[in-house]
Amino acid sequence: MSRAHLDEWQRRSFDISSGSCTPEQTADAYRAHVLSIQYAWASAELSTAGAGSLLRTYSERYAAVLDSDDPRTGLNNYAESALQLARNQKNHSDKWESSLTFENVFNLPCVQRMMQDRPKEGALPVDPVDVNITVGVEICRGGEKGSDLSGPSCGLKREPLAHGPTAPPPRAEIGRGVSNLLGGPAERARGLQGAPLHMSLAQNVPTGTMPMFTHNNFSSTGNTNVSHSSLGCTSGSNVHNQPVYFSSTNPSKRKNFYGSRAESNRSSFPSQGEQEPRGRGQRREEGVSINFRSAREQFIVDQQKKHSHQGQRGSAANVAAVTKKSLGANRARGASSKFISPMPRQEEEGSSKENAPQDMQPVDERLKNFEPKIIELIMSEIMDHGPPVAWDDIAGLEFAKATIKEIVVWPMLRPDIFTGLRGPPKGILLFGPPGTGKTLIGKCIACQSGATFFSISASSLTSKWVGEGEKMVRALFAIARCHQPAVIFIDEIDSLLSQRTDGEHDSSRRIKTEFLVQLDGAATSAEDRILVVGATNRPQEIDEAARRRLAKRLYIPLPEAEARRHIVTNLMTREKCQLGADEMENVVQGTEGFSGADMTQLCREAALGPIRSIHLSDIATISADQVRPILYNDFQEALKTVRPSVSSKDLELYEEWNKTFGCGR
Ligand SMILES: Nc1ncnc2c1ncn2[C@@H]1O[C@H](COP(=O)(O)OP(=O)(O)OP(=O)(O)O)[C@@H](O)[C@H]1O
Ligand SMILES: [Mg+2]
Repeated sequence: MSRAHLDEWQRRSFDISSGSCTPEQTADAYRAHVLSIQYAWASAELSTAGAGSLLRTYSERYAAVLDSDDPRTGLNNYAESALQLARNQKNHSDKWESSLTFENVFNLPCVQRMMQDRPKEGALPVDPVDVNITVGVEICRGGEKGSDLSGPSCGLKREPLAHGPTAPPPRAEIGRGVSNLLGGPAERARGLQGAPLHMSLAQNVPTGTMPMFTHNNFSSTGNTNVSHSSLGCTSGSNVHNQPVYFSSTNPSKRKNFYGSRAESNRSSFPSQGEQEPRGRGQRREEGVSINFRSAREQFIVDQQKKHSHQGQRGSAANVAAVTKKSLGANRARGASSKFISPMPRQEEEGSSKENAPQDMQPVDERLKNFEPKIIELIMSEIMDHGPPVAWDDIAGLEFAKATIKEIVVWPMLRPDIFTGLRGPPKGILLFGPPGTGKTLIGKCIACQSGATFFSISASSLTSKWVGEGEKMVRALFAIARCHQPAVIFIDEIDSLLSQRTDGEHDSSRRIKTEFLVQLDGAATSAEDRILVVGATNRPQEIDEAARRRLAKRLYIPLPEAEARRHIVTNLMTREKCQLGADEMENVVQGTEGFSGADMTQLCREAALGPIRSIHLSDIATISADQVRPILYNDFQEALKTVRPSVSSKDLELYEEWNKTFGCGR
């Protein structure tokens, strides 16, 4: 080995032999030894034979430290858990025998009581809860101890004791089976004594109606891990209808059990409802036996009481249903089973529904097919609640304003005149350069038309859920129909109704198609007063089908000189401004090619002039009255920074499109 490794080896060996190492350190040192050996062998510093021999030696020493249960020298890594396991296993030993025999079973107080009760009609043989058997304590000498039948499969005999009590079988079976067995001295004398319990049961009780042994009614001090499968009893029936623990994994047997139990409920339990009051819960109340009752038992008892009025149906079904329900198991499972919504059922939510606010319920029969959440979304988000805008706030655009009034306002005033050919178009398209007041017109329609106004954008109709977008469109038009007269304003309509291409996403294509269908009025009648107003500054991108449906295409151009003056005057009336007529004229002439939005921006910039002229040290203290008015000079300064946003080239495109498709003069 290399020198460095040898030094390490020596150091570790010294540590180990010094006796000062803890078991952990010793184990680590040995493991490092093993690694060093492997490393040396891999580096051809050790022969295979030498490495093998060393590995064996140090692996053994390492393992010895790990496995030793001496706390001074070993880690006892595995021994503890192994011993634990071994300890738990002891009840599985073949030598273990139950101290409970048939003799001492009959000596049990509960069995005695049951035997005394037996002559009484309808009495239950035994209340399982009242049985209190202590396993592992010799009650009296076991008659069948060592019996060959209780050999390795003695769980058959022990199972009822270890896992719990006998929940009494149906009375029909009791008569032939357990009660006879336990209650009749003759039967006992006939050689049942000493015979394993399961043997007798098997002889007397028909298959599928074996009494079921459940574990929750016995107290057991022994740790009996005997599996249910060793019981040999694959199904059971339970007068108390407690939850049944199946010992069989065979589904067909379970099925048989269900079948037989259902059958026995119908045929063998005509008076089960009468028996019920004598059941466990009742007895407890009488104070006959107060034992520990688990929460589950208490629940079942409570449910039995609750459903006692349904005695005719038999509490078996009730409790089974209740128990299953509490576990969520009353639903049919599997791919083919019907999905049951976790929402409360109609009858359960009846009272809360009465208290529900009126607006949560569909207001119109026509909306009943739409989900309330979509309706709510459209009502709350799409309906516009912006600040009021008057027609006069819109500068210029006289032709567009007149046309809109003609289409929107008058037909609403005189719907009787605007019928037939005079009927208003179903769609208007406002197109033009950006910032010319298209959206402003939309807001004005919202305020002035008196119609219900819906303002939507493409984003409000897109959804991650497939089909949700179309549903929204349908719902939108349906709601609009319910709130006539209605205006649906679609700002930036090009993003929603752009030309359909092959590469586009399927969902947006479907939304578009749905929109076109709705726009066409296929779903609306001629009398419906729904107007769709679209606004765009990219009219050339609009789908030709949509273009046709938006029959009135109005060009919203850049404001002319008069309109620009109007905008400046309008905005300056709210400010302290000293602008002479000539100065105003200069401003108007100097803003050729400005859009309405540019004009607004210019005014804002000019309005900052007086503030900028204030000395920085005074800005915190100066009063509003002391701020000087806006002057022509401020406009001149502002004109240096504010530029028109629409290029003349773009303008030509709009003019061209207007000539081709526009409806203006
Ligand atoms: N004709 C106008 N009269 C008064 N103000 C206007 C006018 N046009 C534009 N404005 C002003 O410009 C602002 C922007 O206008 P608006 O949003 O209506 O433009 P737009 O045509 O919708 O632009 P875009 O095509 O970019 O959406 C308005 O808030 C308003 O202050
Ligand atoms: Mg706009």
